[in-house]
Amino acid sequence: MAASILEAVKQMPSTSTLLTAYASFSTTSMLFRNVYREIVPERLESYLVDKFNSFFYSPKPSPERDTFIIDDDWDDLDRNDLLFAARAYLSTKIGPKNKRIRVGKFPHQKKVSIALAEGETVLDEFDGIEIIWKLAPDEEEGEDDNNNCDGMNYFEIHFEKRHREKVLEGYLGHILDLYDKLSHKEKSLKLYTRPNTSWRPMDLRHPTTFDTVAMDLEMKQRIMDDLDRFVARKEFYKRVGKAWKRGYLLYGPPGTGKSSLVAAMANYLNFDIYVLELCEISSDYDLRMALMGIDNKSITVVEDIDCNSEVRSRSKDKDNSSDDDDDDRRSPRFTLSTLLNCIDGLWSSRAEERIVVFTTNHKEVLDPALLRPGRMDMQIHLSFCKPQAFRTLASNYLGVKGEHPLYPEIDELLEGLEVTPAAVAEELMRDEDGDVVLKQVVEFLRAKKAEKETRKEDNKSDGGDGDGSASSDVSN
Ligand SMILES: Nc1ncnc2c1ncn2[C@@H]1O[C@H](COP(=O)(O)OP(=O)(O)OP(=O)(O)O)[C@@H](O)[C@H]1O
Repeated sequence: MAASILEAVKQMPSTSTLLTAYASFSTTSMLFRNVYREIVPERLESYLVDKFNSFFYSPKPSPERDTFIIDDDWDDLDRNDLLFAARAYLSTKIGPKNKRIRVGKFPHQKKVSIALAEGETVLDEFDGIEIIWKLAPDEEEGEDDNNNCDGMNYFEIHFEKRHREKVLEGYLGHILDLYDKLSHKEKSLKLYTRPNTSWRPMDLRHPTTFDTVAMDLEMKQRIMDDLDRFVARKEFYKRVGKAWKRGYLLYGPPGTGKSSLVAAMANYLNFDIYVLELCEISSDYDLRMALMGIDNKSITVVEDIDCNSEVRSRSKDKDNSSDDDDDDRRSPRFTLSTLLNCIDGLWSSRAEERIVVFTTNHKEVLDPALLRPGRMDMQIHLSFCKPQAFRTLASNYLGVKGEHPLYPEIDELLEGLEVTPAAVAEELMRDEDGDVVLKQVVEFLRAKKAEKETRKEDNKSDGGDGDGSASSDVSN
């Protein structure tokens, strides 16, 4: 064993041999380094190092991105549903990263609502696609009162270009579907007015229903049946190639319930109401824009049509166009034929479930063209308060059901008078005790009867024919 160790030690190189080998290796490597520096300049070296690094380590180049813009600027005719859907959708996506958030509490809501504030971004994911949303401020806001999207912002969506189809078809469709479901679930009826060139909604909380509207019961039933038939006839309208719309004329003195009936119809069908103020319409073009901005499943109300001289008679159309002074420029500039043609024509291709209601206190002054079937499918007369209507009002206001000992006298008085439901409703609100109020109603009606008789006498002595029953005093 000792001998083998001695043998191994003998075979190891000596220290001087090792030092000589090291000296020769360092000299050679210095020589190589100098030659390398001569051949490869420093800039070339750093270029090669960069290339090497980027090949093995650097991230892939960032992919090309596309941007969709959702705004309300590019079509004057209709509102952009996607804008509303995006707003609702993003309010559910706001997270801790969003530092600026809009908050608000609106009358129809129980809780505080939140919405994205200008400049904020939201990161979303759909089917493995990363989508970045940004709410951008509307630069034109406030500059132009007539701007349709005044007060509106617009959204930008950024995503990888290769996903464009999926975002367009799948993602945006998904957002619209969600919005549709949400709005059906939470639908509160809206009343639209048009203070400038765009429709503005507010919540419609008119309590009148067909149960509470006071009118002839048979007529009430006919209207409900007509509405039911109308909404159920989609296929019929399609088959015969007619616009799915229906026109109603409500006529009668002020305070007989024309507006109340419109509210009852809206509540019955769950349709929004659009109030078209003809005096606010400045031209044919403006009228077209207004009508095209009305959504399906809606009731368009043109109130007091007799007060709008421009639509009262076709024969006046020409006269109006010749009076071109400054004042005239401020009054409605469209003609009756435009109004009728717009409703008939414009809606025929795109309208579904549209109801148009004209109201008037003076049916007799309306142009017959407006009244023909097809334009006014149903004419409804709202009249003075008669016994049947009185029972509905007494039940609404006092909770009096069935008969009451004072009803025979009240019935008799009402039959001989022209008192509006509005005037009766005023009386019914004077107290909560039914018996007390009904006694007061009897007094009120007796006074009206006495007034009427006095007027009759006066007329007789003045040489009149004695019929003063329809005076405004009596009807209001
Ligand atoms: N037929 C009715 N049924 C129930 N309430 C009625 C009726 N008519 C009038 N009223 C009461 O009178 C108020 C005024 O009625 P409404 O505005 O509906 O009448 P109108 O015929 O539209 O009047 P105007 O022609 O002046 O617009 C209503 O808010 C309601 O309280």
